[in-house]
Order: sequence, then structure tokens, then C-alpha cells
Amino acid sequence: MRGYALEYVDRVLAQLRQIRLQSPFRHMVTPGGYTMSVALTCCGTAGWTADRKGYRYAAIDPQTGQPWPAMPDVFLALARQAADQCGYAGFTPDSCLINRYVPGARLSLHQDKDETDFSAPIVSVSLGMPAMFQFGGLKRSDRPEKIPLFHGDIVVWGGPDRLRYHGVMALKDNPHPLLGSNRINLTFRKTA
Ligand SMILES: O=C(O)CCC(=O)C(=O)O
Ligand SMILES: [Fe+2]
Repeated sequence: MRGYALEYVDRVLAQLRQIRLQSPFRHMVTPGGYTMSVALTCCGTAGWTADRKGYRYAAIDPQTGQPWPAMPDVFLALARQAADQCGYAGFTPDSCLINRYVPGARLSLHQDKDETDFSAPIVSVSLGMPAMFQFGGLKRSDRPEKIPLFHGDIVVWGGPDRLRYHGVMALKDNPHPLLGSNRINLTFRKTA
């Protein structure tokens, strides 16, 4: 949905400034020992973490030892409204992953499958620099479709598409008036 988040941007970025003070962006290390090029923080009652032992959702931010910041009302309202618009009424995410990309950062093809409830969709909000999103099939080998995402765009995938592979190609430096050489992506999930 092109530009769907635009009217929320100012309020979302104001909340993000608070969130990152409490739980800063960090580069997670995957179980395979690879440091992710994308920096991550989270809010909500559950946050996503990766370490040598694997991937999981947890109530505590391992870096601060404190609970993840609460999900701001404006985040919830945006996610709800977008999900409603796509036919997923009553979406109640308990987690929002916040990814920060700088030029060259990328996210390789993966499925969002650490949640326990696949009946809820994923709502993904793009802010800042444009990126090329890859939307594949249910098998890793399915050739992905390329979808350019711009500031304010929202993608929602659920139902039969919930476990489709997806990723983000390495970002080009294409500074954005509001966010400079950064791209911020929010993904809202119902993890339990
Ligand atoms: O940055 C994006 O557009 C996608 C992020 C994503 O797939 C994820 O956080 O699992
Ligand atoms: Fe994902």
C-alpha cells in the first residue's frame, strides 16, 4: 500500500527516538556466527533475538537486561489499520521488530517463522531510503519478485502467503530528506 503510513510518520519517529534510548539498535550475531548488516531493536511484550543458541522471542532485551520498550499506541493503531485494510480485522501484534539499514546493508531471503501463530499476518512499514524488497515463494528456491519500497509504504502478508520467503537487496545510497542515508523498517507480528 503506497504511502499508507505517511500520516503517521512524525508520531512514529518521535516514539522511535524514545525506544532507541531504552533499547538501542544493535547488530545481532546469528547462530552461524554471522554479524547481521542490519541493526535491530524491538518494542512490545516480546522482542526477537539471535545468538549462538538460536533465534527466539523473549520478553527481556538481552543487551539491557530489561523488558523491551512497550509498544506505543501509534504503532498499534498504524498496524491495526493497515491489517484491517487488507482483510485481517482484529490484528493485535505483541511485537514490533525495528530494522535499520545503511547503504550496503541487506537481509537475505528468509521466512518469518519464529512466531507461534501463523494465522496473524505480518505488517511491514518502510521509512526513509528506498529499498528493493524480494518476495519469493514458499520454497527458498522459488524465484523472488522484486518490489521497490519507498518511504511510507506498507506491505502486509498473511494467510497462504504468511510463510513466503522474502528479503531486502543491498541498499544503494540514496539519502532521504527526513532520514538521510538510513532506512527504517517496522514489522509487526503476533508472536504467541
Ligand atoms: O526490511 C524489510 O522490508 C523486511 C524486514 C524483514 O523481513 C524482517 O524483519 O523479518
Ligand atoms: Fe522477515
